[in-house]
Amino acid sequence: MQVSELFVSAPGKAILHGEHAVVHGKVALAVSLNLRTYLRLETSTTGKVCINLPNIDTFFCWDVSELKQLITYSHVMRAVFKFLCMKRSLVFTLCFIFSELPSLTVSVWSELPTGAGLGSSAAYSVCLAAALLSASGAIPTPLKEWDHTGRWCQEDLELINSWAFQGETIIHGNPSGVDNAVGTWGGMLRFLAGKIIPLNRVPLLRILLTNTKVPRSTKVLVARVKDKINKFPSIMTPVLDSVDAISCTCEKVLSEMTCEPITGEHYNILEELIDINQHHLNVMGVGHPTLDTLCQVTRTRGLHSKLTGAGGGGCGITLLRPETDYSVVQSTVQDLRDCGFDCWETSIGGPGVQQHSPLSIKEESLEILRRY
Ligand SMILES: Nc1ncnc2c1ncn2[C@@H]1O[C@H](COP(=O)(O)OP(=O)(O)O)[C@@H](O)[C@H]1O
Ligand SMILES: C[C@@](O)(CCOP(=O)(O)O)CC(=O)O
Ligand SMILES: [Mg+2]
Repeated sequence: MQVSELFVSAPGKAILHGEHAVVHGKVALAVSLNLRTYLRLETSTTGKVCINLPNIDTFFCWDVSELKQLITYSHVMRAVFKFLCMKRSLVFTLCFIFSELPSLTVSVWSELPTGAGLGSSAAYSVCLAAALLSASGAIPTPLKEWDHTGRWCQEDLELINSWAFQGETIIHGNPSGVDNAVGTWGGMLRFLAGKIIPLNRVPLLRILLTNTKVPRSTKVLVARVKDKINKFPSIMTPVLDSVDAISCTCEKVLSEMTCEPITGEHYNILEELIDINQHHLNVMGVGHPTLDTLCQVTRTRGLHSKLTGAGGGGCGITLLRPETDYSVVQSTVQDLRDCGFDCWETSIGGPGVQQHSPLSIKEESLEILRRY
């Protein structure tokens, strides 16, 4: 073990276009949010592995000796472990990263709503991968004495991303990898079949995020879409192809917006793409009446919305034009809050996974992370 106390964080994400289709080899465009998950890892001599997950009211403590039996079992039953619940994923990860089981405490605190489409599972997996790889010495800790945050080099990020993908596999069943890629690298990405292309030339987008607060599970929704594709392949394949074309068209428009004067027509196209994609997502069976309400309410204010992430409730995004007046945004937010939703204008493009000094973490988050 190389460290006694380590803090890392990773951002959540919003998918602009391509959710679900990306699981079936189509393009997705996704962007990091300025809402993050924080993880504190502390090595100890207690002979225990403790994990504290206050966001989901889950707290575990195991004797290392007890876990050692699980290790043998997990090596033999690797496949079985993939279907076990969250708490086992830590044990699973520990077994493969460390040659000898360490005694440690891991605490996680997130600004993201969990299970709402903003990639909380990926942010969690990225943090866990970065912290455990660093603590085991597999990758260095990048924080310099005089800095408040540190970032890993490309090679280390690739290792973090690949372990985070394993975490997502445990939580999701069949993830595309787009969420953990955004959590690892941050910024805006084009993702296609595991290939990650950072989009550096993109305009500043104003986005309203709405959480319908309807709980849902990505795993269930991804499985639902797969069943539909298997049942109606000739009907669903063109839908997935159309979503792919939407992502590609959106990428092209965003790139044009950085090299020519932005016009109303650019925004008209972005809005139409949002509307078409929302219809496609309904066809895939991942809509929800609350998401229909979101689209209707924003439409009466001249704004366009779609679900983001797995759908079935959770969050939606609304595109704001540069000229959208503050008063229109305020009234829309109020209308949506009156529907019982959480709603806020968000900034996008936060950095990927980072190591932190305690000084760079908000006091209240630090207090929660050190509470256990
Ligand atoms: N802060 C967290 N603490 C513990 N578990 C978390 C945390 N964030 C996410 N998770 C795990 O991820 C699951 C939600 O993942 P998912 O259904 O993919 O939704 P999303 O990734 O959109 O938030 C939770 O049920 C939990 O298992
Ligand atoms: C539906 C999907 O495209 C995104 C899921 O995102 P989230 O877990 O709902 O934040 C699944 C995936 O890409 O793995
Ligand atoms: Mg998820």
